[in-house]
Amino acid sequence: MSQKLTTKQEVEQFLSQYDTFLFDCDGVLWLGTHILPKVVETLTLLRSLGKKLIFVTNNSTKSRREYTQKFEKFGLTVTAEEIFGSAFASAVYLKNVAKLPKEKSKVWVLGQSGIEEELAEVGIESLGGSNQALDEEFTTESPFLKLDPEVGAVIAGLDTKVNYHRLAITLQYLLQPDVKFIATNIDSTYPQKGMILPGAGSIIESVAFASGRTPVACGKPNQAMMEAIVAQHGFDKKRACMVGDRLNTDMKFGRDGGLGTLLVLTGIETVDKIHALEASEQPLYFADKLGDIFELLQ
Ligand SMILES: O=C(O)[C@H](O)[C@H](O)COP(=O)(O)O
Ligand SMILES: [Mg+2]
Repeated sequence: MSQKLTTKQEVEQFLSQYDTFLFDCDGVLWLGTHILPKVVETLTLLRSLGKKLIFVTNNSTKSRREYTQKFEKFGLTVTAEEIFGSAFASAVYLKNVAKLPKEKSKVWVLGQSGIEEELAEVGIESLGGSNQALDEEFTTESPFLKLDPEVGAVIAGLDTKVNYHRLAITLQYLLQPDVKFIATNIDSTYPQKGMILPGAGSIIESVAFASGRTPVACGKPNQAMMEAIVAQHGFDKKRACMVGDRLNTDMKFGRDGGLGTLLVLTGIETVDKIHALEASEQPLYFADKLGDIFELLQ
C-alpha cells in the first residue's frame, strides 16, 4: 500500500532512503509559468542535504538550454546536464539508435522549438516545426506538399500551434513507409493552472490513426531514457527516487527502473486513482504536494 507523507518523521525516514531524486516538471514543480508552493524551498533544502537532483520532463516544447532559463526565472540554478527532456531523448535516439542514412538524414517536426534545438545540437537538420508558413490555412497548393526526399524521420511532440496544415503535411511524410516515426512522449494530457489540457499523446494519436502507424516513444516510461540518465550521472538506482504526478509515465518509469516512487497530487492523478491500483502498481509514497517535504520538516 502506498504511504502518504504526513509527518516530519515520515519525511525524514523517506529522505534517508535516497541520495538521488529524479523530478518530473509539469504538475510537480510548476503548472505552466506558475511555480507550485514551496518547490524552490524543497529543492534548495534537498541540495543542502547533499542530494543529487535530476529533472526529467516529457514536455518537448523546450530544449535543455531553454529549461535552464525557465529554472532561472524561478530563482533556481540548474545546469543543462541536470535536465533530461523528451526532445533531447528523441534527438539522441535518432542520432545513436535510428542512425538515418546520409541521403535520408533530415527530420520533419510536428512540435516546437525544443525538438528543433535538440536536433540541431546533435547535428540533424529539421523541417516543419515552428515554421510560420505552416500557420497558414492548409490548401492543396501548400508549398510543403512538395515533400523533401531527404526526410528520413518524423518526430512528433506537444505543439500548441498544431493545425490542419501541420497535421496534413506530417501525414504525407508518414505515408512513406521508409520514413521513421518517433514520438517524444505518450502523455494524453498535461496540467496547467486550473485546467487539464490535451497532451502530446493526443496530438500524435491523430497522425498515428491517420497513417495506421505506431511511433517509437522516447520519453518516460521508456527505459532507454533511464539508462541515458544513469550513464550520465552514475547513481545507484536503489538509492534513487522518481517524483512525478502521472502514473503511466512517471511512476511506471521509476518502478520499471527499480527506483523508489513518490506521486504528488498537484498534477494529473488523484488519491482515488492510487487506491484503485493493485498494491504492486501503487507508488511507494504519495504526498499532496512536493512542498510538503519542506513544510513537514519545519
Ligand atoms: O503532453 C505533454 O507533452 C506532457 O503531458 C507534458 O508536458 C508532460 O511533462 P512532464 O509532466 O513530464 O514534465
Ligand atoms: Mg508531470
